[in-house]
Amino acid sequence: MKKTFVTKVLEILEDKIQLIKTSKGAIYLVGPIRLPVNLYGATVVFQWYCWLNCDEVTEDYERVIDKLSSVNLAELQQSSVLVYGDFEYHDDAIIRFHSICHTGDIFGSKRCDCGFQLKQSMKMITEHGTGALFYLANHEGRGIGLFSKAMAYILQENGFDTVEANEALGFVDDSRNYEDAILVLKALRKKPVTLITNNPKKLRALKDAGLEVSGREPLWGDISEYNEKYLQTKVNKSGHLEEEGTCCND
Ligand SMILES: Nc1nc2c(ncn2[C@@H]2O[C@H](COP(=O)(O)OP(=O)(O)OP(=O)(O)O)[C@@H](O)[C@H]2O)c(=O)[nH]1
Repeated sequence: MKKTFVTKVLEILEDKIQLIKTSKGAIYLVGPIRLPVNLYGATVVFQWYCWLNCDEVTEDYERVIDKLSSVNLAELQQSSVLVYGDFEYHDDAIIRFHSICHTGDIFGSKRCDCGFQLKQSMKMITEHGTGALFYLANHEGRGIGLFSKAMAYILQENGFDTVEANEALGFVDDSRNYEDAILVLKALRKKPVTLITNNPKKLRALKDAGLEVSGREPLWGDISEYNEKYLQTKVNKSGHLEEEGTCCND
């Protein structure tokens, strides 16, 4: 009886799991999963995929499923991607690599532009017709983690800028790594992509990984008294590309 149930679960799931080999082991990519999303009051249907990094490389997915309940995945972060339209085959697709921002994306904090960029990039992707939003959950605080970001915010309230605060806590300004997301992107699409970003380092990461990038779409907005200094520091110190009249021009 139990065996039959296990077989059924496996049968349902195994066609939805993809193994992607990495230099450290494997990524297990699960999806697509139909995800209706409320985007500015309209319901938009994305195809959602989530991935998990493991040391073990196996195509025995029963083993992978068996292990899930004994590892506390809720304590760790898993990244995911929202896909829209004919992402695999359409000639022209627009993507965003969005680094998690607990304060901006979830709470709507105005200290940064992250929440705005998240929603706006989803809108840009759906308006474009084909694209994907990669939500990179191991990137909090440009790679320092949420707890350290909280400390960095306190330093910023005491005169440090966003780069100085990271460095004062012993981090580099930006330690994000895009390798896993790039591997997932390659598994989902072989054709060129346009990247939504103001950050040339993201463009460089894609190009260095051999991806064809056909263009870049800038994304500035939601500028206010609360995030103006933060955005200006990105331009002045982190190399973000400022478009005429879009960021923090006086
Ligand atoms: N350490 C630190 N991280 C911050 C601060 N404000 C926002 N962040 C983080 O900065 C990252 C911003 O991510 P993105 O918006 O994807 O990246 P970006 O480098 O701004 O590039 P684009 O938005 O693509 O132009 C997120 O991980 C946020 O959590 C801050 O003051 N300090």
